[in-house]
Amino acid sequence: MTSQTTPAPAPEQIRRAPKVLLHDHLDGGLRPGTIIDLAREVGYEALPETEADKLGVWFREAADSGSLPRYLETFAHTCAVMQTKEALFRVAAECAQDLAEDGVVYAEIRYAPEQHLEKGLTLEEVVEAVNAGFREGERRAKESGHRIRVGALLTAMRHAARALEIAELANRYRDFGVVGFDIAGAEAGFPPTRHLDAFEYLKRENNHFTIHAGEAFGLPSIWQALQWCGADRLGHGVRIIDDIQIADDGTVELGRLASYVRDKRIPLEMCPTSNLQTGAATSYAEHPIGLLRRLHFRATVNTDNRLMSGTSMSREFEHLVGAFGYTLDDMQWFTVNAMKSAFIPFDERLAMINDVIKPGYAELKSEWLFQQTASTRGSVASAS
Ligand SMILES: O=c1[nH]cnc2c1ncn2[C@@H]1O[C@H](CO)[C@@H](O)[C@H]1O
Ligand SMILES: [Zn+2]
Repeated sequence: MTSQTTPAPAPEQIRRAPKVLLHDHLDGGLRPGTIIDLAREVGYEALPETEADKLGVWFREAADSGSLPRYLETFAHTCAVMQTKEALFRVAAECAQDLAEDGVVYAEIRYAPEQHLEKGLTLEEVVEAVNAGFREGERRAKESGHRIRVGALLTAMRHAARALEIAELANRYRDFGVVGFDIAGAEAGFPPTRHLDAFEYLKRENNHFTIHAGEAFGLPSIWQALQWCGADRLGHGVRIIDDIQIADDGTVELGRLASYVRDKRIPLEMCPTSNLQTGAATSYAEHPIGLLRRLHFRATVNTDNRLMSGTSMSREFEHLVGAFGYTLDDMQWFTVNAMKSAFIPFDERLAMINDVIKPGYAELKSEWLFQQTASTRGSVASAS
């Protein structure tokens, strides 16, 4: 294709483009103003700032530590205000609304139910409040002219010991708003094999799961997640580049694990801004997503934590467009990759690709044809 048919998309086109989000934490995406409201309602007094703008900046800066464990400390404040049904409902509804307004048409949002029990909620009450919030957010989005579908992923914390219980919970709610399972939290020192019983259970149930791996720890973590635990997708997975050698003449050689990941089309849930903050990557331009896209890995673009990273799906794409010169075709490629990798049934994924994503990009890609340019605007006389 010529560059004329696929010019660099403008920020406003990026926002309108249909996007698919597979890796976003519910407790990492609250509106700062909502945190302040909820803190007031529940009497939480430990917030570092009491003005929304300043609180947003505080989260971004505190998360900019270069270390995953320190990045994760900021979640104490968001989890603290997400301990009632009402709070969970509100946060989930706003999450769906915010994503829809940003042009996200399908999202899988994760959270750890075990982190929302401090005020006496049961695990089931947590899941049901969040699900109800997502349905409300979908409804509000529709009212304002957007379409979004949201599924939940239930996360177990890798330093804790409740993975099997949470996996069973995910399985119980699998036809009721929950589409899969995940483990998250500090990676170094907490290998995914600690939770083998949970993964084996889910496999026996024919259920789906992703594992945060290859973010703060390297290839052994990815290898375990895939070959011992049987993960369907990798959360981040950026360190897979440690198994890719590039010679001086540009020849690329994949090691056994990187080959496996590419050959088996293992989806990589990549989150560029989050990786810069935790030190998993050094700059957008050097982010492994550039190489992995060139090598046709099943790479996807994600936000991880919109609050801590001050980001959105559109902003992640803007950064990538700036760093790699991506076009709408590249955006479509990432989006179709993500939709193919979602945990909902195949026929629904296919319909989203064919009936929502491709027509959405076709519409955007055709816009240049109708731009008023000097050559089509006026008569020869008026141009002189
Ligand atoms: O990038 C990440 N890597 C590992 N764990 C994370 C990341 N982002 C958030 N969480 C953890 O997942 C929990 C449930 O949503 C959050 O509370 C946070 O501790
Ligand atoms: Zn994450």
